[in-house]
Amino acid sequence: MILELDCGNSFIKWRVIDSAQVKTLAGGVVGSDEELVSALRSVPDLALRHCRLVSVRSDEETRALTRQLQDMFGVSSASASPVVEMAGVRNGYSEYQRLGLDRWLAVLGAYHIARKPCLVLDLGTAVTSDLVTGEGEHLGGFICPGMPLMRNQLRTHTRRIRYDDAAAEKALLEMVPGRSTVEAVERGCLLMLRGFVQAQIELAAEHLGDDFEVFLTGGDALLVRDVLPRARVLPDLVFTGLAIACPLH
Ligand SMILES: Nc1ncnc2c1ncn2[C@@H]1O[C@H](COP(=O)(O)OP(=O)(O)OP(=O)(O)O)[C@@H](O)[C@H]1O
Ligand SMILES: CC(C)(CO)[C@@H](O)C(=O)NCCC(=O)O
Ligand SMILES: [K+]
Repeated sequence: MILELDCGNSFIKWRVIDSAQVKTLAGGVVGSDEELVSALRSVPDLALRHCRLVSVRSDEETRALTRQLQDMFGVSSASASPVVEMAGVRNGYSEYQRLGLDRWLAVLGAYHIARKPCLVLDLGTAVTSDLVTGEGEHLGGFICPGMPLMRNQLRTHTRRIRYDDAAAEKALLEMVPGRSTVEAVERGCLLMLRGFVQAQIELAAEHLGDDFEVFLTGGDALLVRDVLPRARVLPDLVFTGLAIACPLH
C-alpha cells in the first residue's frame, strides 16, 4: 500500500492506494498531523510500503510529519521537489524553486491528462491559477485569497462582522442580495471568487487560444463549478501530478 499526502496550509489531504496504483483504499481530509495519524490507525489492515507527499509547509513542519510517519508506521517518505522541467512541462517561474509545489503538481497532472493548453484552478485556503501551453510551457499564474482567508479577514478586521460556520454554509444556498451580515459577506466573497475564475477564462483565451481545457481542484472547487460548465472537476489532480513527480521503482 502507498500513502499519498497533499499538505496544504490548512488541511492535509491523504489517501492510501494499492501497490499497483489503481485502487484507492481509504482517504480523507484532516486538520493536523495528529488527526492524520489517528485516521491512518483506523484504516483496517493497513500495510504501508511507501509514502509520497507534497507540502507547501515549512521544511521543519514537513520533517516533523515524515519523522512521525517513520516512527508510527515504519514508512519513509519521498517528497516532491522543485524542478525546471518534468514530463514535458517547463516551469515558468523565473526562480523555479519559488513556484508552489502543489501548483506545479496540479499543472503536471493536468498536462498529462489533456496534452493540450490548460488552465488549472485550485481553490483552497489560497486560490491559484496556472496556464500551460499545448507545448507544455508553463506561463505562470495568479494567486489570491480563497474563501477561508477572505471571510476571516472581514471577521478579524471589523467590529461588527460576526457569525458562525453553520450560518455561513446556509447563506450560500442562495445568491440574492444578503439581508443579514452572514448572507452579505458569504455571498459577497463568493462573487469575488466567481469573478476571479471568470476573468481567468478570458485571460486564458488570450494567452492560450480558444481551445484549452479547464481543470478545477481544491476543497472549494464546487463553489465555482456552475460558472465554469466546461471545467473538469478533479479533486485528486495534485495526486495525479504527485505520481508523476515521485514515481515508485
Ligand atoms: N471535506 C473537506 N474538508 C476540509 N475542507 C473542505 C472540505 N470540503 C470543502 N472544504 C473547504 O475547502 C477549503 C480548503 O481547501 P483545501 O483543502 O484545498 O485547502 P488547503 O490545501 O489547506 O489550502 P491551500 O491549497 O491554499 O494550501 C476550505 O474552505 C474548506 O471549507
Ligand atoms: C499559493 C499556495 C499557498 C497555494 O497552496 C502555495 O502554492 C504556495 O505556498 N506557493 C508559493 C508561492 C508561489 O507559488 O509563488
Ligand atoms: K492545495
